[in-house]
Order: sequence, then C-alpha cells, then structure tokens
Amino acid sequence: MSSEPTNDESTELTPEVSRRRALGIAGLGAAAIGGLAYVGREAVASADSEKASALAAGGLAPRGLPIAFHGPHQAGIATPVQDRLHFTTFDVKTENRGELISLLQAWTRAAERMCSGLDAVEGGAFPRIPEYPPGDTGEAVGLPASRLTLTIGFGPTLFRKGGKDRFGLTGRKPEALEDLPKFRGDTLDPLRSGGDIAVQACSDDPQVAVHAIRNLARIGFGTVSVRWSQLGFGKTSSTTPEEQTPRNLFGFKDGTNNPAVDDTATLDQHIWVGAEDEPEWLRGGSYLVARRIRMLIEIWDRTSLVEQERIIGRDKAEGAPAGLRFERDPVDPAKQPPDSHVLLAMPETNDGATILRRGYSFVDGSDGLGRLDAGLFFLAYQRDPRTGFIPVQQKLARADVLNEYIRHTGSGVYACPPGVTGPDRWWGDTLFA
Ligand SMILES: C=CC1=C(C)c2cc3[nH]c(cc4nc(cc5[nH]c(cc1n2)c(C)c5CCC(=O)O)C(CCC(=O)O)=C4C)c(C)c3C=C
Ligand SMILES: [Fe+2]
Repeated sequence: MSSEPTNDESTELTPEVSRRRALGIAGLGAAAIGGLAYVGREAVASADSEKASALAAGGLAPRGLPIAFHGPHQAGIATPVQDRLHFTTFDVKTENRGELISLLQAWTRAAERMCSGLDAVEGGAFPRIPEYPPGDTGEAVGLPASRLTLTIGFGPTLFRKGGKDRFGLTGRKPEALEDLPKFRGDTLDPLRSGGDIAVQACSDDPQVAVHAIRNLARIGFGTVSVRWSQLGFGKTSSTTPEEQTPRNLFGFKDGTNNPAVDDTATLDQHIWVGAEDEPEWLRGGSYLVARRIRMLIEIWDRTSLVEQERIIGRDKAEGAPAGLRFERDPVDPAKQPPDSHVLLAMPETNDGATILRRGYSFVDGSDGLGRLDAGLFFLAYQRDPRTGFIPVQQKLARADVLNEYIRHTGSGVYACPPGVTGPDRWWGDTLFA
C-alpha cells in the first residue's frame, strides 16, 4: 500500500494531515512524471495545500486538496459532499471477461491519478510523440484536484442480461441487486435509466468532474459506451453538519438529517455492506440508488409559504422541524402534519430505514412548454435497498403531498464494491477473484 492517507482519514483534516497528503501527492507525481502537464497539475495541487491547511485549521474540509482515493470504502460516499456532479452510466459492449477486467484495471489507475490532480494516463495531454493522440483530453491542465472523487457501481445487467450470463458473474450477483420495483406515479425514461456500470464523479469544479468522466469514457472506447449522463450543481445534501446546510430548488434546506461522515456507528449499521452480509465480495461496499426527479418549480412557486412548509414538515427560513425552533432540533412526529415529507421519510416511521443522501440540483434547459426542466438528481447509499430506499419510496409514492410537485423520470440501482486499498488493487477485483 502507498504511504498516502486513505479516505477513512480524510474526514479529520488537520493541517498536519493536509501536509502529509500534499507530500504523498508530490511523491506520486514525481514517480509518474513523463510530461509537462504533470508538473502543471502537480504544482497547482501543492500550492493549494497551503490554502487547504489554513481552511482545515478553521475546521472546514479543505477545498482544492485531493480526497484520498485509496481506503477500505470508496471515496464519494461517506466523504464530504463537493459542489458539482457528473454521473454517468455505461453499457459494456464486449462479451469478453478479460477485456472487461482490463478496462476496470485501466480505469482504476486513471482514477487514482485524476483524484490526485494528475492527468488520466502517463504521457498526459502533451505526449512526447506529437503524432499520437494525447492520452489525456487536456481540459483539466492547470486545475487542482478540487476534491474529485470517482465512485463506481455495478448494475444488475452486468451480471445477467436478457437471460444471458455475460461474464460468468451470474452466481456472484447480490440478491439485493434487483431492478427497483415500479413505484406509483413513476414516469421513467428508459434512456435515463439502468446501465451496466455507473460512475459518480463529484468535485468542487465542474470541469474537473466532466474531465474525469470524459477520460474514463475515452479509455473505455470500444469496450463500453455511455448509456446516460447527468450533470448536477448545488449539492442538496451534506455529510458534514458543521457546514451550512445547502438548499434545494424548492428553497428548503436539504440534508439536515443525513448521516455524517464521522458517524461510524450509523454508517456501519445502515450504509456499508457488513462483515456478515452476502455476497462476500461486496463487504465494505454499499448500494447506490439514483433517481432523476423533475421538480415542477413553476407550480411550487405559486404555492403559499405556509403550504410549502406544511408539505415539507420544516420551516423554510431556519429549517426547523414543524412546531420547533432550530434546524437541529430533533423532529417530533407528534408535531408533524400527518402527510409531511419529513414524517413519511424519517427512520423513526420506517422501521429504522436510514439512507445516506448525496443528491444534486439540475437544470437541463427547458421542456418546450415554457417550463424549466429542473429538479433534484437524488443519489442515496445504503447497506441494502430492500430495507433502505425501496420501503421509504413505496410509502412516499403512496402518501407524500410532495408528489404533486415532482416526477421521477430516471432510475438506477448499483452495487458499489469496497474501496481500492492499494496500487496493486483495482475497482471490482473482489468480484472477479
Ligand atoms: C425515498 C427517499 C427520498 C426521496 C425520493 C426524497 C425526495 C425529495 N426530498 C426533498 C426534500 C427534502 N427531504 C428532506 C428530508 C428527507 N428526505 C428523505 C428521503 C427522500 N427524499 C429522508 C430520509 C429525509 C430525512 C427525514 C428525517 O430523518 O428527518 C428534507 C428536510 C431536510 C432534511 O432532513 O434533509 C427536505 C427539504 C425533495 C425536494 C425531494 C424530491 C425532489
Ligand atoms: Fe426528501
């Protein structure tokens, strides 16, 4: 294993840790130097560590600095939520298991590099032989790592598609990894659903997130093709309660009652696939549910403030639960309107079902009918979707008044393997072992 810190440590960001991490980056860069572009990105990353140290001293997760790629769990789940998202799913085009494995290995090496603020591959954007196409597309040259995380997940169709065992993986499919049931009111677009492999790229710089996905797609050319993709801005959930809670496009604070990165007891009980869970290859991993949810903001904007607050179950200014004063006051079910979103979704009314939300707002232009195609790209991690997202959404789909203002238009479920623990390991190696 490398001497880099793992992403398990990345939540405790002291100036000392920041310095250690900066040294780790410098070491990796020096070993990999083969083109000018490395020097450029590396230098920016190191300079940024100064700024990061100052921020860390103030107790905030440093921006610009890398979030460690290696660790027992993948980064991008229980790590601080960045500002921007580029989520993409891929369909695997090859039928050859060896080619799929080679791709996952190449992707892992590229992901390690990009999350450290380096180009995707050695040789980078400016290869020594200019007659060759560059190995990196170049748009992130000069940009710091910007807390880039890349998180991979495998969809049910990777294991079996059209009754066919494609890569000898059918017997390895987790029982919990089934297509989500159709929920009441679903208006899903098949072109925005499913996918054999999903990659969630999060970063504080949209260009860094887009660069990462683009370069993975480029490396995968001929082996995988992009199925669907979603850009997101403005995180709608936080995993760091010491930071200001972000607001969604309905104007409400979102993510108040989300598990925090340092709440290891909750994460172990509800988010990570546990040491006794099956299948063994997924232990330390998690399940991701993605839902593209259109928000009918024009209708919402004509709804009174009182009604908006009644629907959510929290007040809009402070974010306090109904009948209470402060955002962090524990929700009192007795004071909640009987059909409020919060009352219907909270663990206490769902047999303890707890999910880690990591969603983003989106505006994908307009719909041709004078309305913005805007919404919330809902991402939620959990130990098992059968006891996490599915029962909560079944209840919300039946009773949530919020349904008058939202439409679910895209969907996917993915098994996210454990983290890559060192430079000799790769994304999904436990699945193919
Ligand atoms: C099935 C899970 C959920 C979906 C889908 C969902 C969509 C959705 N939510 C909001 C806005 C808010 N949600 C809030 C809380 C909240 N939501 C869920 C689950 C889903 N939301 C949970 C588990 C919780 C936490 C409940 C609790 O424990 O108190 C809030 C309140 C602030 C907060 O705690 O995060 C808001 C606001 C929208 C707009 C939306 C679809 C577009
Ligand atoms: Fe919600």
